[in-house]
Amino acid sequence: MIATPACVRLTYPAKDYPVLEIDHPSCRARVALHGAHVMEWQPAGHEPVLYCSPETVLREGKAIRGGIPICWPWFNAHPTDPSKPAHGIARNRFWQLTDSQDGGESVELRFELKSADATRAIWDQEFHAIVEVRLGAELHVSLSSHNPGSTPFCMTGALHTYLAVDDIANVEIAGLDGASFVETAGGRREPGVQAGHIKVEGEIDRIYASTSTATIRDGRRTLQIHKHGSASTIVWNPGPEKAANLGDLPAEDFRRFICVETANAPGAEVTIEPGAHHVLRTRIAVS
Ligand SMILES: O=P(O)(O)OC[C@H]1O[C@@H](O)[C@H](O)[C@@H](O)[C@@H]1O
Repeated sequence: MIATPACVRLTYPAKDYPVLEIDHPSCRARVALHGAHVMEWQPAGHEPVLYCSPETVLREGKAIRGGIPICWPWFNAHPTDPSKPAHGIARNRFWQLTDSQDGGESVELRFELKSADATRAIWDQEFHAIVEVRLGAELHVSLSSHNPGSTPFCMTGALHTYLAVDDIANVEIAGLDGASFVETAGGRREPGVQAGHIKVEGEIDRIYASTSTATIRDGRRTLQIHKHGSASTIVWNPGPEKAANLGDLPAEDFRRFICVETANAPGAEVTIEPGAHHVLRTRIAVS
């Protein structure tokens, strides 16, 4: 492990499971090396912005329930092989911490994951993925996907952001008015066009075609999700029945979060030519 500044402390909340705890004037946060996963982020003067389940399992191979899972190189089910892990290979393995800086106004972390025999067994591509996280008054997360191989690869993915809300019943999401979507909750595939704000009434699992900023209000604060390199926005909440079956989420906690994901979903695949790369980035601001 590389040396870290004084504001970044290495902890082990579970055996062989390192998590960085950040205690900085601008924010407090927790970031796991497993999945290069921002678990918690609380800018100074605010309540925690991300939801992380108190029942999440911290174990190699199991995705953390909450924070910002990096879903890559495919979003949700694998396009042709349902036996492959949902949401790809990035969130289920340890990444390497390759840089860590106290930038004064924020803390910067860099994680890398490269193709190896274990990844080729699931996804037979050469790749070099880099996650850069900047934690301060705002949160920036970027995923750069590089192709060091000799054949192009095609990918989807998401920065699957679990936003903490006071009560899902009071949530309104703005910024997607007029965007077309496909509602996929309960295995459906219903197309629609958003009219006005989104209100969440039960399970919702929509893929919006959108490059716009989304604004989330819950009556106590406003969160903005700005994005770059992303043609899809996913809006997901499991609702009461699915939440009760998830196993790593308290049954009532579906009320405590809404996922608004900076994504490129199926239908908005990105092809990376040899030697090229793509950047997917989100910036979260609170007011
Ligand atoms: O339980 P998982 O694998 O973390 O996935 C959670 C959800 O993630 C969302 O991004 C998908 O749109 C949902 O379909 C999926 O159920």
